Parts: sequence; C-alpha cells; structure tokens
Amino acid sequence: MTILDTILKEKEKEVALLKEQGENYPEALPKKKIPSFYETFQQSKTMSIISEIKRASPSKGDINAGVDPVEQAKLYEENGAGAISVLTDQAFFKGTMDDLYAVRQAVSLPILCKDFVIDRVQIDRAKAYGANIILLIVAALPKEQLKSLYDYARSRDLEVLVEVHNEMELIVAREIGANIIGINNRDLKTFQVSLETTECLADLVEDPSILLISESGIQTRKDAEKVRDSGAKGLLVGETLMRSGDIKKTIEDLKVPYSLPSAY
Ligand SMILES: O=C(O)c1ccccc1NCC(=O)[C@H](O)[C@H](O)COP(=O)(O)O
Repeated sequence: MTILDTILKEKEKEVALLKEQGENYPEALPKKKIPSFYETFQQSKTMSIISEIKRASPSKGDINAGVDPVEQAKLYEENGAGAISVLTDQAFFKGTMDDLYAVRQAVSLPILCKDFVIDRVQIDRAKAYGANIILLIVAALPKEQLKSLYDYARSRDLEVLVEVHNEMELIVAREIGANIIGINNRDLKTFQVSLETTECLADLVEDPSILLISESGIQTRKDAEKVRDSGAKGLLVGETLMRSGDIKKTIEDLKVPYSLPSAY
C-alpha cells in the first residue's frame, strides 16, 4: 500500500461526508479577473513558479506549521510568483479549504487547489472556495473517471493540472486531452525525489502546446536550469519556499531565463 492509496482511502470518507452534508459553501466570492494560468506560463520569458502553501507533508512531517497562508501568499505574489498552490488536504498536509478561501481574497494570481480529487463534489467545492486550477493525479484514478472529471472541471471554467509519474501515465494524460501536465519528481512509494523524472518524461513530449510543469524537490537555480533544459516551463515549489528566509531571492533564483541575453 503506497501513501497515495492511504490518502485516497481517506478521500473516499471525505467525499461521502461532503455528499451527506450537501452544499455547505461560504459566502460567494466577489468576481475578480484572474489571468489564465496556461497563457501566462506559456508566454513567460522566464521559468514561472507555482508557489505552494504547504504546512506539512507525509514525507517531511511539519515544514512550516505556523504559517499564515494569507501573508505567505501575498509575499509570493509581491515577489513574482506566477500562481499559488494551496494544499487543502487536512489529514496529511494540515491544510484547509478556508486557507484557499482566504488566499483567494488576498491575491489576484491563479490559484491551484492542491488536493486529491476523486469526485465532482470536490471540484464544485474547489470552485466555490475560489480555485482557478485543480489537480488530477493519473495514478489516483481509472482513465474513464479521470477523463470525466477532467471534462467536468473544464466545463466549470477551471484549468486542470494533470499529474504524472511515468511514461504510462503520460500517455493517459495525453489521451484525455490534457494541455497542462505536471511531472512529479517524487516517487510516492519511496518519497525519493529525482529530477531525472522530468528529464525522461519531458523528452517524450514534442508538442509545444503542452505546458509542462516540473513538480517537487526543486531547491536551487541549478535545479531550475536542469528542468528548463528538459522542457519544463514552470515549477511547483513547496518546501523550499516554505523554509526560505528570503522568498524574494528564492523566487528570483528559480526564475531562470529561457534564452541567454544576447552578447550584442
Ligand atoms: O510532499 C509529499 O510528501 C507528498 C506525499 C504524497 C503525496 C503528495 C505529496 N506532495 C504533494 C506535492 O505534489 C508537493 O507538495 C509539490 O509538488 C511540492 O513539492 P516540494 O517542492 O518538494 O515541497
């Protein structure tokens, strides 16, 4: 049994409870014009960063349990993040849906509701709490269910980051029509992180209309350069930013340019 299996078991209980409770959403959020995640990242001249609010994780335990998500999100926005990821899972990451709702009111960047989606009810909830993007993990779902959730999210005007760990999953992501693919460098069985996962899988994606995001284990400018050279246009960074004493510098370091400045 992997950690993903354990998390998904918990999600089944959460979904059953959500359905039992019915739509118990907070007050509707005021309308705000949020830029498209896909367009912004595709058009950027530097690596773009999805900066994550991550209090804790199964692999690391507490990372920054006392963080104020709103203050952290504002720091991310002020210092050049391209999007914000809010981990909303409570049982394993100590996040909440209220974090997402509060962050939505504080910033104008696209926000990823980072959770383990197995049912439409979670997509409706993410939308109601202010998400612009949801995550679908290929390893978590049979292909038909994945496709159905993908289409449902798109019909609700949400962008979808489809996460893969290997070649088979990448094929599935392409088959369901994903235009934003996250390559997760973390092996969910061993928790080991290897940027070679991005290197190997990105190599298999020739279509430039696919936006590739390298996820997990990014710490240094060298890491950012490595995955940029593999074909990633964006990074999903949690722990490094949550532990950083200088978010401005950390983001600046990771925003590597796509082409070297001309000598002339
Ligand atoms: O981070 C974990 O330990 C983890 C374990 C099991 C499933 C998912 C997990 N992380 C979720 C993520 O995708 C990361 O938070 C995200 O990619 C950022 O990773 P990092 O920069 O290494 O914090």
